Amino acid sequence: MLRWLTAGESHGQALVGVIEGVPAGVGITTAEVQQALARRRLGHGRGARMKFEQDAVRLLGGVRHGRTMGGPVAVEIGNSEWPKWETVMSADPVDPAALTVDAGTGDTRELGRNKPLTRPRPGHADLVGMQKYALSDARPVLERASARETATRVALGTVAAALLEQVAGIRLVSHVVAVGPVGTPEDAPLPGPDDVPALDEDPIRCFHPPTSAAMVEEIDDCQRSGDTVGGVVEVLAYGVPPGLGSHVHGDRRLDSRLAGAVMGIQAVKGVEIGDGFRTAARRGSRAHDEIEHGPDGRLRRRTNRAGGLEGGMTNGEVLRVRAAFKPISTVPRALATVDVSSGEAATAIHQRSDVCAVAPAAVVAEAMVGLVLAQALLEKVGGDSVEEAARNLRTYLEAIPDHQR
Ligand SMILES: Cc1cc2nc3c(=O)[nH]c(=O)nc-3n(C[C@H](O)[C@H](O)[C@H](O)COP(=O)(O)O)c2cc1C
Ligand SMILES: C=C(O[C@@H]1CC(C(=O)O)=C[C@@H](OP(=O)(O)O)[C@H]1O)C(=O)O
Repeated sequence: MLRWLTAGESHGQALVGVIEGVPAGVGITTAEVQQALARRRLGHGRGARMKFEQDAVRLLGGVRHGRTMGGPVAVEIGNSEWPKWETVMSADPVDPAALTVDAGTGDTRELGRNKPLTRPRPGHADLVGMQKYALSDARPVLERASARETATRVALGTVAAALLEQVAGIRLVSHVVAVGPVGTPEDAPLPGPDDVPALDEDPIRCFHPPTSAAMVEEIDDCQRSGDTVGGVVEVLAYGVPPGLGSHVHGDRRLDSRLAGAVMGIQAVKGVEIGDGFRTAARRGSRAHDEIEHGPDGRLRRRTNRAGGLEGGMTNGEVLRVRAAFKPISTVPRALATVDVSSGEAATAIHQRSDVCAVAPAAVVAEAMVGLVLAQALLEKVGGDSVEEAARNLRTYLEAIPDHQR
């Protein structure tokens, strides 16, 4: 079974990801991973850290001469800011005196790196993490809870996306459909599989420009008023064969697996498949996708309200998954909290933060959908090499009787 894990802290030396169960022969390069990570850094409203920190990618194992070898693929993403954090994040015990010394970076004291963090930030894992893990400092909690970790998911998602395309011709694309209250109209055209924003384009600006302008204004307005904003993203998968996932058990339904994986992204508070919550407001006659013969004589759905999933299985239509992201928790107009070391009322620490991270969140959601789809594809077709998996897929599809196609 395709499985994956990540490790590492937001201000640690590096993040590491491992994906296992990848067939041999998937073409993947460091440059492609780097490109996906560059997409995750884009978007109007990202904070200062995105401007100065680099993602330093190394494929540590599982890939030789640009092809996977069948073993686990390991990726390292070095944090270029590590030298500034080395003492604070040292794996080995340090002399407490060293922690009070300003390392000469100027901003060390200002960032509060050396002091225990005792003012838990509302909307973060800080307070409950301290309670659960018996900590008097929120640092160990926030280091792992941080969405910095999503860089690793995007790196692993690049391997999944390459596998999907090379085995089955599946293409993924994601876009921002709402920033706060500003949403693209229901009838706005969906981006096609080639509509991946270039690295010099702001992803918020390039889909449905009339709405994007209002989205940018909403972000600017939040920034001016010391506030933050969330939004909704959509992931589309083109070319998905029918029959990935299963109806037989709740935990094998592809919709439940996709929802779990996407909900597992920091700040996601809702997931929709297809028209999702909007379907609940419709009558049945306007909620489902009627089946007909298309001009090529093949079966097709008249509409795709279900978002490509029926009975927990892909049905051959475009897969559509949406995720709602809450506003960034670290609000510059500082939120009230309590200093748990003194019991005094306090305000939550804020040094720097994203105002809006919906554009990178779309790239992260795309990675999670890719990982789950790749897992389901391999479950359906098996195969230890790209050729074998592709051959198995062809055999399966060719065996579907003509009158069911
Ligand atoms: C791409 C991305 C970037 C994020 N950047 C920030 C940020 O700069 N500041 C912040 O407070 N939260 C940020 N978050 C959200 C927090 O990580 C998240 O809200 C927090 O860990 C608590 O988890 P929860 O919202 O899932 O409950 C970001 C989330 C994502 C997906
Ligand atoms: C570093 C990334 O995102 C970070 C996610 C994040 C959080 O609390 O989730 C908080 C910010 O980091 P810091 O607190 O160090 O300013 C973001 O910059 C990244 O996406 O690569």
